[in-house]
Amino acid sequence: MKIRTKTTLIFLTFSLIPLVLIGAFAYKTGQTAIMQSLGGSFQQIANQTIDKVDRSLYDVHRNVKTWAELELMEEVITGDLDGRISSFLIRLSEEYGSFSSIHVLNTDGTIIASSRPDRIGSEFNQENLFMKAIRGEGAIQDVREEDTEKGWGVTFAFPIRSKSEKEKVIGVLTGRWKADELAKMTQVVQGETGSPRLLLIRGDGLVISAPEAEQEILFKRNLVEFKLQSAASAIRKGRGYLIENDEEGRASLIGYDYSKGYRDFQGLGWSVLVVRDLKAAFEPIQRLKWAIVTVVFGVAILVLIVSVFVTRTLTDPILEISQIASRVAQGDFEGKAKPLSKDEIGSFTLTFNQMIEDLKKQRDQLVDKNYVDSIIGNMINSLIVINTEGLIERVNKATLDLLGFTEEELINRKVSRIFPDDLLTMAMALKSPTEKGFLNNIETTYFEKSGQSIPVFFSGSAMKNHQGKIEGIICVAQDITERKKSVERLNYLASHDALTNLPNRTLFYDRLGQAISRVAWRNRLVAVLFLDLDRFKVINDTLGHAVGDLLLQEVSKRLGLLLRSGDTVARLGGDEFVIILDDVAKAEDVAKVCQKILESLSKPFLLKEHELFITVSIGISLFPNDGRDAETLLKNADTAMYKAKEQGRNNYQHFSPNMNVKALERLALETNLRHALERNEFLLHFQPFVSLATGEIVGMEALIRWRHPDLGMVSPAQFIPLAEETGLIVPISEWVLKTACRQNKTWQELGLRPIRMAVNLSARQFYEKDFRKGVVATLRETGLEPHYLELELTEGTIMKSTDVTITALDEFHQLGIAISIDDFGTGYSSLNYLKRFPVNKLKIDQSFVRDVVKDPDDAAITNAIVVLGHTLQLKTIAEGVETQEQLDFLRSIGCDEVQGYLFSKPLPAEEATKVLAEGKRL
Ligand SMILES: Nc1nc2c(ncn2[C@@H]2O[C@@H]3COP(=O)(O)O[C@H]4[C@@H](O)[C@H](n5cnc6c(=O)[nH]c(N)nc65)O[C@@H]4COP(=O)(O)O[C@H]3[C@H]2O)c(=O)[nH]1
Repeated sequence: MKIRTKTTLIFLTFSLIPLVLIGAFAYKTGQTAIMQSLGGSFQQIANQTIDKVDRSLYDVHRNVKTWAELELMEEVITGDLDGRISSFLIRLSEEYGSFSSIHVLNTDGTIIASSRPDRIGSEFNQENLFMKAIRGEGAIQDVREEDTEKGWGVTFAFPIRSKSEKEKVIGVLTGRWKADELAKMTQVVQGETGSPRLLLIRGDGLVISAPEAEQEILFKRNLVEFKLQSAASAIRKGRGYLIENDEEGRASLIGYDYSKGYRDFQGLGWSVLVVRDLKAAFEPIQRLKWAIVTVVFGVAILVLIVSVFVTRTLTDPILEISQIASRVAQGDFEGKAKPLSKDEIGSFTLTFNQMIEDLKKQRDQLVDKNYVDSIIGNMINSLIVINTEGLIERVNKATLDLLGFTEEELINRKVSRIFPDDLLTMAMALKSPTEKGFLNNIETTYFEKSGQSIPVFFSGSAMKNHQGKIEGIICVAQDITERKKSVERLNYLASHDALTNLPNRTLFYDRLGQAISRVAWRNRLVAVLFLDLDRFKVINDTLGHAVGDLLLQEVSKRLGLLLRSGDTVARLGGDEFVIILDDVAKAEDVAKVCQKILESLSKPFLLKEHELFITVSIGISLFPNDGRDAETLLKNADTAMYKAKEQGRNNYQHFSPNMNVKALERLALETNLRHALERNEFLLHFQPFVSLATGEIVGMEALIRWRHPDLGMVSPAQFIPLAEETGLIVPISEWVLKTACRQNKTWQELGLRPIRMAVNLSARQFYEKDFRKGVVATLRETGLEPHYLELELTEGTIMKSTDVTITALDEFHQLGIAISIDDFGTGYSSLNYLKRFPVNKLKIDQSFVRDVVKDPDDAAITNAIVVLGHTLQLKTIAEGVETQEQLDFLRSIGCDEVQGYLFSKPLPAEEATKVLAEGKRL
């Protein structure tokens, strides 16, 4: 239960209980007082009333007695007043009014005179009364009904005595007093007591007088019948008052008194009851009750208001403090209680606020400590705290991981286990107030447990307490082993070739510069050898880059083994290597090295499952003769290498100044080639090829020609490699394809017998993204049907990327375009692929055809290609057929087609047209 409710209840209880008790006591006392007062007053009314009745009855009794003692009554008896007495009695009864009859009886009991003449002569029927009176006593008959006397009444009887005969009873006088008179006597005395009912009760309990409203009960009902049992028995004992429930269950207050008589009148034993409905009687006390209830209720409300106010004043701060306390329990330290008063609660509030403030500070410190602990614990860097004596006070996990110690092995030990001497000196110097107090990112080393040193970046800082006194040194170290390795690796990569691990161009220049400076004043030579692998491109294209890379690595190894330690082998990129021969005495020495290189590299290379043979072309330049700086020496060695290539490869050439002229020519050629297309300097020649079965021309091969205004006719053998190198081959080839297709269509439109047009494709063109689309578009544009087009690809191109090749060839095949493999036999065809490729023709390279008659090897190869072609259901064509012998041989081995000067050289378009029109045959 809340304090507020509890306090309110206590207030209410302790203020209301006495109040209710006092109220109840007051009510009870009031009730008793009222009852006593009312009861007393009722009893008094009863007393007064019964006195009144007694006096009245006494008066009647005295009157009747007086009348009996009148002298004239003797005369009545004697008969002297016979006629007049009755009228006297009538007058009496009328005068007093309250008598229903007055009789004079003789000693026999016969009525001799009466106020009621009708009764004269009749017997008096109240014998007991008569007998008493005749015996000389005054007698009273209690109220009763007498038929002869017309209703209810009280009868008095007194003896009539003779005056002369010594009081001898000579008759009786009776007077009957009417019961109606009783009602007059029981009229209520109105007053403070309200209007109680007055009941006059005969000694046996019969009601003989009652209020007017209750007349019907008169002489009929008994107290017992009213269930006024208590009253019935009480009246026999005397006077008093009591409370009783009547027949209808109503409680009544009853005051009562009994008849005691008056003077010589003995009374009839009647009682008077003063009856009042208790509710009505207690009406004042009811008012008192409501007054008390109202007061109690009012006081209760007042107490409630006061108690609520008081408890609120007391409990509100407590409630607020309790709410803030529960928030504090949940970790919220932001609330503060308002001090509402300057009493004890106010000072308690202030103390409570102070307490929260303190708790918050402690919590924050705890959080900070945990935070710091968790940071230190999770730090990647090593953290060591040492005291001013150089003993280790604290280490984090990163330190233990880095150095391999356990915490126990370090705590309270000297930091010199970890720090080298110079670092220890520097670290301990931090505690000196004259120093700046920190060290930042110093590259140094730590010792690990095994004694091995680890490179680190070290930062140290003096640790001060609140008073600013230095208590220790915080040492943070970052392991830079990996970083150092990376830097070394980067430096290495910056100066080396990643594939072969040989020095790269940068390091080459560096070394060459050093070599030059070493020999500059000693009359010695430095040689630069520029090596280019012959036909490396073919190997790379044919067997893939992986094999190409392996070859380059193997070449590097072999070159490394050949050279002295002071010499340098570097790779400039691709298949280009350079060698610096340091400190050479004479040019011949260089030639010897070159010879060794040629020999070494001519030995077969076993790479994966391939056995490869390569040759190399070497260009040589010498310091100081061929250049005095690294760039010139390299350039000239390069030029000399080109010369070696021109010389048929697999040889070495010394640089000579006129070589530079050639190099310049090559550069000029490239520039011209770039403009050739737009200047319309290209044209096509067409060389027919014929079927050996029919002797008819079955197709023409389109061969490009470049007619340069100054250089004249430039051979494709000269500019096609250059065009491939520069990428110009793509637009040039597009032009060739379009021109060739258009020419073939023109021949068809001229009505010549349709033949196929063979077009050479370069590898680069074949792998162009939109090449296939381009071919289809060209056919559509020129209107040539696809089966009149034949594409010639070299063996290397086809084998280069077999997946791409199969897809492309399939597409061409489906379109109906024929595919022939050019220069077949010079490359590395895989029979497996050959079987899967949709190829139509193998073109036997002219190098085999040339000596086919003389050289049995060439004859065997040519024969093998024809057999292979037929096995794979491919056509075979021999190119470069110049002699009848060659032709005969080819026919003998079943070659399908031939092409060569024997039948026709490549012809300009008009001549080719003529040849076709003439229907030239073999
Ligand atoms: N000694 C001798 N030679 C003969 C004989 N019959 C033909 N030739 C020559 O042999 C070469 C055959 O062409 P290739 O092997 O495809 O070799 C071609 C081909 O690879 C390339 N080429 C020519 N035109 C094109 C072209 O339009 N596109 C591409 N990509 N390459 C072309 O240039 C190479 C050289 O072409 P050309 O100088 O026209 O030289 C042609 C041709 O004139 C003969 O009986 N004896």
